[in-house]
Amino acid sequence: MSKIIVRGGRRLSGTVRISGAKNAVLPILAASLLAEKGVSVIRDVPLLDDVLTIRQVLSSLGAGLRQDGDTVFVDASSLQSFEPPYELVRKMRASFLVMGPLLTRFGQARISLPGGCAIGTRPIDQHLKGFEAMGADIALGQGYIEARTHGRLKGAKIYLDVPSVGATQNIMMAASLAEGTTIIENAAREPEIVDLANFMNSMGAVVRGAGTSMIRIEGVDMLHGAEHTVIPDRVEAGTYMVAAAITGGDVMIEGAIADHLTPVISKLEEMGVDFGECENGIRVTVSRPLRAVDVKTLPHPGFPTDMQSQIMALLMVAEGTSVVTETVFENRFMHVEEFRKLQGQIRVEGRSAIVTGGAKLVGAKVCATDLRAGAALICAALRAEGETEITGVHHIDRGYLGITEKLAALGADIRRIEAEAALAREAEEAQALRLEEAEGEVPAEAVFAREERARIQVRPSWA
Ligand SMILES: CC(=O)N[C@H]1[C@@H](OP(=O)(O)OP(=O)(O)OC[C@H]2O[C@@H](n3ccc(=O)[nH]c3=O)[C@H](O)[C@@H]2O)O[C@H](CO)[C@@H](O)[C@@H]1O
Ligand SMILES: C=C(OP(=O)(O)O)C(=O)O
Repeated sequence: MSKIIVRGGRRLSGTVRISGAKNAVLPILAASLLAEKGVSVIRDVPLLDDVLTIRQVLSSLGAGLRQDGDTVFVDASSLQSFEPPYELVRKMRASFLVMGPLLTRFGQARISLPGGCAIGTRPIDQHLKGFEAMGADIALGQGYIEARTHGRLKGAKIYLDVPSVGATQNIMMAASLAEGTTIIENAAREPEIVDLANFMNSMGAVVRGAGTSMIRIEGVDMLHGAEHTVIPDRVEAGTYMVAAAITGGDVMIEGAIADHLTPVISKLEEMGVDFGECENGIRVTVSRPLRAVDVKTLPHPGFPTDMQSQIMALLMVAEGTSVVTETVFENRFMHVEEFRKLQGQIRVEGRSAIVTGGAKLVGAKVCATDLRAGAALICAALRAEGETEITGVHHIDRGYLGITEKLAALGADIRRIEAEAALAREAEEAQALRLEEAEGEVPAEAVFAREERARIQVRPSWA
C-alpha cells in the first residue's frame, strides 16, 4: 500500500502546470467510439489511473489504441464487443459513458452497474430515462444493464430531474447518431460538457447549446475521427490554488482558465486570497489573514462538489466559523473524520459541516477516503506541523498527475513511498517501538497494534 508523506510548514512558490482534465478526457475517449471512420487524435491526455481504465475499456471492445506522450490515438472503425468487462466498469463510474455510443452505433450494449468513489448512492436513472425516451429497451438484472434498440434511436425531448453531468454526456452521445432532433432540458452546464460537444462537433455531430441548460442535438448518419485538445483540469487547478493559499504561498497556476473557476476563485477571494490573471495562467498570492466563508456546493456554475473538501481544509485555518453545505452528493464528508485527526475543528450536522477556524493543524496518520478527500488531506498536511502520512493513495492516483512531484517542485516537503518501501517503513517503526518497549517506554499493546496494522495493510495490495 503506497503512502504519501508530507512534512508541513513550507511556503509554496513557483509555477505549476495544469494537466488535461480527467472529467473531460473520460467522456471524450468514450465519444471516440462513435467514429465509424478515421482515427481520433486526443491531445493533452493525462496518464491517470482513470484514463488507463477507460483506455482498457475501449480496447476490450475492440478499438485500436496508441499513445504517444500525452496524445492518444483511437481507431473505433471496427469493434467486436458491446460488453466492457465487469472488472473495469466496477473500478470507475465513467466507464458507463460507453453505453450511449455503443447503443446508438450498434443498437446494443450490456454494462454492469458502475463503481467509483463512495461519495453517495449515485443512481443512473437519468441516463436510462434518456435512452428509453429515444426508444431503447432497457433490462436490469444480476447487476447488469442491457439495452437494445429497434433500428436507430429516435430523437426525443428529455427533461433531466437533476442536471446530471454523466447523463447529459451519455444522452448527447446517444442522440448524435439518432434519427431526428433531441432536446435535453435541465442539462448540466459544466465546462466538460462544452469540451465534449466541441469534440463531437469536430467529428461531424451537430450539438448546439452546450454550456446552457438546453442542449439540442440533430442526429446525423455517420461520425468520423477528429483531433481535439482536452481543456485544463479546473479541479486540479483549484486544488493547487488551495495548496498555495494554505501555505501563504505565491504560485502561478499555468494553463488554468479563470472562466472555468469563477465559483472557486470568488470564494477564495472572499476569504482574502489574491488572484492575478496572466496570459498563461492565474497567479495566487496571500498577503493577509484568511477569513471564514460559507460554502454551498451546487451544479455548475455553483461551487463544485469536487472542490468541497479542499476548501474545507483551508477553512480549518481561516479566522472564524464557516458552514460548508454539500447538496450534490449525500455522503461526501468522509474527510471530516480524517481532518479531525489533524486537529481540525469540524462537526457535521446533516448536510452541513460547521468548521471552527483558527486550528493549529498537527501531522498524523490519515487515510484518503476518496479522490478529492485525498487531495484535501495533502493540502492540510502542507500546513500541519510535523509529519502526515497519507494512505489510500490509489484514490489520489485516479485524478492527480504527478501530485507529489508538482508540489515538491513548488517547495513542499513531500514524498511518496511505494508499497514495498511503505511496508519496510512500517516494519522499521514496529522494531523501533519494540526497542522502546524493551526500555519500558511504550506499552506492549502499541507495538502489537502497529504490527497488526502493518500485517493488515499488506494483504490487499499484494493480492
Ligand atoms: C467523471 C466525471 O465527470 N465525474 C464528475 C461528474 O460525476 P457524475 O456525472 O457521476 O455526477 P452527476 O452530475 O451525474 O451527479 C450529480 C447528482 O445527480 C444524481 N444523479 C445522477 C445521475 C442519475 O441518473 N441520477 C441521479 O440522481 C447523483 O446521485 C448526484 O447526486 O459530476 C460530478 C458532479 O459535478 C462530479 O463530482 C464528478 O467528478
Ligand atoms: C467524484 C469524482 O470522480 P468520479 O465521478 O469519476 O467518481 C471526482 O473527480 O471528484
